[in-house]
Amino acid sequence: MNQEYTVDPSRLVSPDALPADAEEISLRPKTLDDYVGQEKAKGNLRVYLRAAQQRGEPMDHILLYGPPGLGKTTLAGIVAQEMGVQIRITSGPAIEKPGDLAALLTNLQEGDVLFIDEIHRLSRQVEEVLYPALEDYALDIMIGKGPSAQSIRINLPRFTLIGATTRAGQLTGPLRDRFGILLKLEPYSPKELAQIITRSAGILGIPITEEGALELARCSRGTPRIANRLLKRVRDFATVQGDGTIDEETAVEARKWMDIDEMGLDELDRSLLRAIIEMYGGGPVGLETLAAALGEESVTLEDLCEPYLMQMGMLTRTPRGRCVTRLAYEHLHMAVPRRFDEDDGQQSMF
Ligand SMILES: Nc1ncnc2c1ncn2[C@@H]1O[C@H](COP(=O)(O)OP(=O)(O)OP(=O)(O)O)[C@@H](O)[C@H]1O
Ligand SMILES: [Mg+2]
Repeated sequence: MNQEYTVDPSRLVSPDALPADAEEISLRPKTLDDYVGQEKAKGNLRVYLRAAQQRGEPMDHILLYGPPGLGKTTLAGIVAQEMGVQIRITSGPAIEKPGDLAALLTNLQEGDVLFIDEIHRLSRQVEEVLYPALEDYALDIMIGKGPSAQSIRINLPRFTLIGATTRAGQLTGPLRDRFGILLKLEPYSPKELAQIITRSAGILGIPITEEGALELARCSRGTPRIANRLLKRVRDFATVQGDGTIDEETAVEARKWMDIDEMGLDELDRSLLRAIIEMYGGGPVGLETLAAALGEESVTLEDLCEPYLMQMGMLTRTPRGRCVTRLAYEHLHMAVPRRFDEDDGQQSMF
């Protein structure tokens, strides 16, 4: 049996961009004031932006890191907009050869922003071309081969590199060191997500109540991309089932219809927790064993389910495998084993 794609590729609660998210471009805030939340990153950016503008210089290079769907691409666009410069968008895997990067760099105008998404996926050779570009705004190009080969230096316009990555740990040290500004994006609170949902609803012309927005916000996994996606799905539901307005009741009904619970877990998340509880006594169980039991790829569970379950405190990773916490039992309305009482809800030491 071919099990390459057992997970629905359009999984609603996936933080990654799906084809159906094409509309999200129109929902992207264009200014820092419209960008909800991330107060720390925004506060820092405001200072750096003003300083660069006062000096009449381009911004220092910026590294944005954090889980998918939190607004890295959006923020890069805002920096360019606030600096009044153009943005060129590319990604690590798209830059295959050093020549590809050279072409991009030589086509920039003074002050422009070059945005490289998934920057941890740049190849070694490409990275080496990037170093002098970042430090000295220069390209070193080798001409000819053998003993007559010589290196010539081409000056580049001063530009700002904005790199984005979901895996800051995979970035090489030398590359990370060349960013003057490191900004970490954090999951959003339900209140912030409700604000994002209300703003998006306004743009899309969807009537929504405050309670309706908050209900959707609570099951959006801290992620604006998921919030916007749920909003659009629930709009369809509200149109067909009600008068088109998303109030709390419609939101709850729609979420149940989509098989998403009040904390944003879907059937896959719940079956993972249930399997650990019912088949392995709450854990520890190795990831591979668990994946085989569920008929899923282990990377699927690791990338799509575990981060959020751990963030919610329902799952822990131990050297011996995955364990569920007391909260997981409670959330699934399952009897909490005695051992959780002894140490007052702490995961016991195995
Ligand atoms: N702070 C925010 N305020 C309002 N909307 C936001 C915010 N952050 C993100 N969004 C919305 O969420 C959607 C996804 O954002 P974006 O594409 O910037 O995420 P990303 O971090 O680049 O994701 P990926 O890692 O998948 O590239 C956008 O459509 C945007 O409208
Ligand atoms: Mg992005």
